Order: sequence, then C-alpha cells, then structure tokens
Amino acid sequence: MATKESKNGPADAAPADEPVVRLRGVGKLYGNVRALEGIDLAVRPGRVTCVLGDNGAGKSTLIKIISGLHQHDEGEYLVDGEPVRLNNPRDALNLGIATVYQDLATVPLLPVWRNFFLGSELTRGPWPVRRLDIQRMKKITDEELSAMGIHLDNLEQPIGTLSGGQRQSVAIARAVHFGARVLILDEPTAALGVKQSGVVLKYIAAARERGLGVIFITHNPHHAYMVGDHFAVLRLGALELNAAREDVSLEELTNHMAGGTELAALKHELAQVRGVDVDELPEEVTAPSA
Ligand SMILES: Nc1ncnc2c1ncn2[C@@H]1O[C@H](COP(=O)(O)OP(=O)(O)OP(=O)(O)O)[C@@H](O)[C@H]1O
Repeated sequence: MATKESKNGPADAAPADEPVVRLRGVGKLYGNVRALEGIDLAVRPGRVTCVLGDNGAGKSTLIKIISGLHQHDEGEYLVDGEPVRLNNPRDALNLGIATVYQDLATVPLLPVWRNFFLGSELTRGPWPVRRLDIQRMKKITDEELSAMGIHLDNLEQPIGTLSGGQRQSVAIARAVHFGARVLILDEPTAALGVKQSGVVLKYIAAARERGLGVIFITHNPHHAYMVGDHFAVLRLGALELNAAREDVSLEELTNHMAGGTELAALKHELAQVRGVDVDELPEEVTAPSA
C-alpha cells in the first residue's frame, strides 16, 4: 500500500489548482550511479507535461518513480499536495496514476474488447455459474472508444490487426476508463510513422480535453511541441530546461534536445570528412542558444 508521509496531514487539503503529481528535488541513485538529481516537476489536470531527453538522460528512471516501480532516494513526491511513498504500480494506480508502456501489454490474437478489459473482466450471475458479461464489456468498450473519438469498424477484430497508433489509442482509452487522473505515456510515438504518430497525438490531446494530466515521454521535440503545455528536458539526470509553452519556442526546444554545443563540435569533425557538406546542416548547429 502507498504510505502517506506524515509531514503534511490530511488537514492540508490541496487547493483546486494544485498539481495532481509534484516532484520536489527528486533524486535517484543506482548504487553509486546517479540517475536523477534535483528534479522538480508538476503535472496538472488538463495539461500535457512533456519529458524529453536523449538515451540515458533519466526518462525511464523518472517514470519508474512516478509509476511506483522504483522509489526516490532524495526529495519529495507529492500526490494531491501530500507526500507519498509508492511501493508498487498498484499503489500508483490506486491514486489514479496509470502508465501506458510502449509494448502495451496486449494479447495480439484476442479481440479489441477482450484486451480493453484484460485482467479486469466483467462477470454476471452468481458463483459458481458466474460468466463473462460479454455484451456489457463490448458496449463499454464501444462507448469509451467513441468518447475518445476512436471509431473501429469491428470490436471483434484481434487487437494485433490494428495499426500501432490505434493500439496506443485503445490503451489510452482503457486507462481513462479505469480511473486514471494522470496518464504516463512512455514514448508512444517512438516506433510509429508520421501518420500514426499524428493519430496518437490526437488522442493525447483528447485525454487532456477530458481533464487528465498527461506525462508524455518522447525523444521528438516536434511531437512534444504539437501537444505540450509544459516541457522538461533531462540531460545526464538533471533538468536542463523546465519551461511553460509560452516561455519556449519549438526552435529552442529542438536546440536543447539536440545538445547544440555537441552538435557544433560534431559539425566541426564532419567538416574534416570528405563528402559531407557541412554548410547544408541547420544554422542552429553552429549557433546554439544558451
Ligand atoms: N538498474 C540500473 N542500475 C544501474 N544504473 C542504471 C539502472 N537503470 C538505469 N541506470 C543508469 O541511469 C541513467 C539513466 O537511465 P535511464 O534508463 O533512466 O535513461 P533514459 O533517459 O530512459 O534512457 P533510454 O531512452 O535509453 O531508456 C543511465 O546512466 C543508466 O545507465
């Protein structure tokens, strides 16, 4: 079970605009490897918080802490304004924090509606003749997908026959149905082409419209900027940018992600290689902003 830490009692009710999830100075060590340090992050209802960063920057560690898979070693993790310590993902789910992983944990050969209710099947009738309530599960699946603007011709089709974008969208609708207030999306567009990524971005926006706080993990600043309200860029375990949309342009975000200084050095090296026309590389590579 999640334990609420005693510093704030239940009397300290969270004000209406309080973030659902807030991290204050959170740090994490794996032995003597420092994976995260001094992370401040707020996830508000009806807002998309994008977490960007290169490989090894600490994105997975951060979502593991928020989703209850790992515990933080430093700082505070607050839910509804109260410090918590989550022992497992069930604790996070009980607080309304759901994670949609890239592999989606679906059974490809089972119909869409079976996957929607996987592990939480509805039944009817008394024990020992209790049976699956197939009609109700199909109806709810249909209603929940429609509410997110997802229209499938046939809920009987195996989920493995859907496109990658559609499968992600079903997983998002499923999390919303089972009571998520905060949705963590682990690189949902990483393996998708342009069109399918567009499908997923549309449903991220739909989840926001339904009042969820969304944490969107991505490598891609363009995808982040299409739906993001707030941007956190991780670099070597620390936040190198933590800015609201109005305070950062797409160009700045791209430059932070690209590591402008490193790219400038790379461009210099490429200049020594025959056949690489460095003048064709983007201008910001040579003039990174601070
Ligand atoms: N279980 C572990 N034991 C030791 N070090 C770890 C462990 N997990 C992660 N690390 C280290 O912590 C740092 C952050 O890793 P993390 O996986 O969180 O980064 P990431 O941004 O998610 O990268 P990727 O996009 O490649 O998954 C890295 O230096 C990594 O080597």
